[in-house]
Amino acid sequence: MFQLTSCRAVPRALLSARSSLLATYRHHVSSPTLLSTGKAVAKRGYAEQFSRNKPHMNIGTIGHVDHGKTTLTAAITKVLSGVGGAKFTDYNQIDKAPEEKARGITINSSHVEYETATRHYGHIDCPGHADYIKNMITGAAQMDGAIIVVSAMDGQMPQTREHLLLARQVGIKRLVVFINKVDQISDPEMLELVDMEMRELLSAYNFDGENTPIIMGSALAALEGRDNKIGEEKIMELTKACDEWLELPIRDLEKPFLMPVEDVFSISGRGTVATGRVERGVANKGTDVEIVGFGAPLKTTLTGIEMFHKELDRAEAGDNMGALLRGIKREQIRRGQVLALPGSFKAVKKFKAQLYILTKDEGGRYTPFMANYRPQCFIRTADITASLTFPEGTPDAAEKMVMPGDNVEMVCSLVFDVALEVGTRFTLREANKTIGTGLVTEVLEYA
Ligand SMILES: Nc1nc2c(ncn2[C@@H]2O[C@H](COP(=O)(O)OP(=O)(O)OP(=O)(O)O)[C@@H](O)[C@H]2O)c(=O)[nH]1
Ligand SMILES: [Mg+2]
Repeated sequence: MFQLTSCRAVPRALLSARSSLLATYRHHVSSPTLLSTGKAVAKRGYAEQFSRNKPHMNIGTIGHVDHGKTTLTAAITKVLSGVGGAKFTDYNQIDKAPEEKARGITINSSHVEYETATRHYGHIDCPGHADYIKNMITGAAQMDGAIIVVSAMDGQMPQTREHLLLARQVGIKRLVVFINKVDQISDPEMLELVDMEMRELLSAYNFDGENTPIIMGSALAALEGRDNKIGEEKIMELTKACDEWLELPIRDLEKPFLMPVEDVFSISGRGTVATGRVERGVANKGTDVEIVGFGAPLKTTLTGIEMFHKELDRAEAGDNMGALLRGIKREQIRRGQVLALPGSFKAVKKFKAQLYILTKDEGGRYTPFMANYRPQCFIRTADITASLTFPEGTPDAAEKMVMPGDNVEMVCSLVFDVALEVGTRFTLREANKTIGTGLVTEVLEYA
């Protein structure tokens, strides 16, 4: 198993939970093998062979704080462990940082894995608290589908809506809804209301509100092994709905290799490991790759690849991988950069984008903004300040205002260069709230 000695500079939100990041990593890449299938072959003392006998898909739990995402995550592993599809990961093993325990909330997103009869899932449990949206975005950016958890007691809340918007933005096409805590509700009409409101909300964010499966149950009952009708049975229904409704993404295996870096770790005696989901292409052990973004590209070689504690010779689109990089120091790579086939992907400083600015009812700004407004731009796993101006030739650009609710084309200048291309989607945030979404339409300046 990898021995972790130190870790990269972490976002401010995580500083107080540094140890948990290490724990998250251990969980993500080096937790004990969960697969019941495949021959466990210990190789060079740090990993086992990864088995690809079922299609792999990345999903996770999103939704408002306290609605039961972590409880549900633990419950899924518990119920599936009963049928040989998972290793039970208890609540305290997911929210294990001291600060998470003390406050009873999730701060870091955590990775677990399980399998159903037909699929292998990587599952990311995201934080719901508004202060940790950054971690939620990074988690959701790796998902192909998601489970949105909503408490039957509270119904939809601000982060139910914001997470739906962000899920849409990072390219998640389908969701399954889990209406949780039904053990606390005696009035069936109340449940119907939550169901109806969720369908409306899904449609409002361009998901298929009519056909999306909605499962009503109690994650806590399932976790505690009581009230099977609202507990275990509902978890089985939920995983079945995931199998049937969440579509396996078409993987871009033909395109050049690209992996946005989510986290970086230093492994004693081995070197630096970057983790993230392979967005496209394939990389074999020994392949040359380039680290792109935040400065001049750096060439290196993939000397090791692993996924959920198992070693692979090859990583492909959709895989959540740990990449061991030759000769790279921990300080030379960071979240927000990408690993790419050398020469295939460039970093950009300035681009044109089509923006949609959220209204205040959608959780956005109350007031308009003008040229030279500087929000934070979330592109893949990067979080970077951008300055927004109007395209050249815009009449009265100095006085022009952008109102909440506007669709507008603007020029974005980034304070650091980031790997992106025409068609890349991103999110604009300011002072802890999402204020807009964007799509890159033209690259104006490479780094
Ligand atoms: N009664 C009841 N309580 C539940 C149920 N599921 C979760 N809870 C409780 O709700 C509280 C919050 O649960 P978590 O799983 O931590 O919620 P979360 O969505 O992960 O919260 P964040 O990650 O901080 O956003 C805990 O006290 C749980 O025990 C349920 O089905 N019924
Ligand atoms: Mg949680």
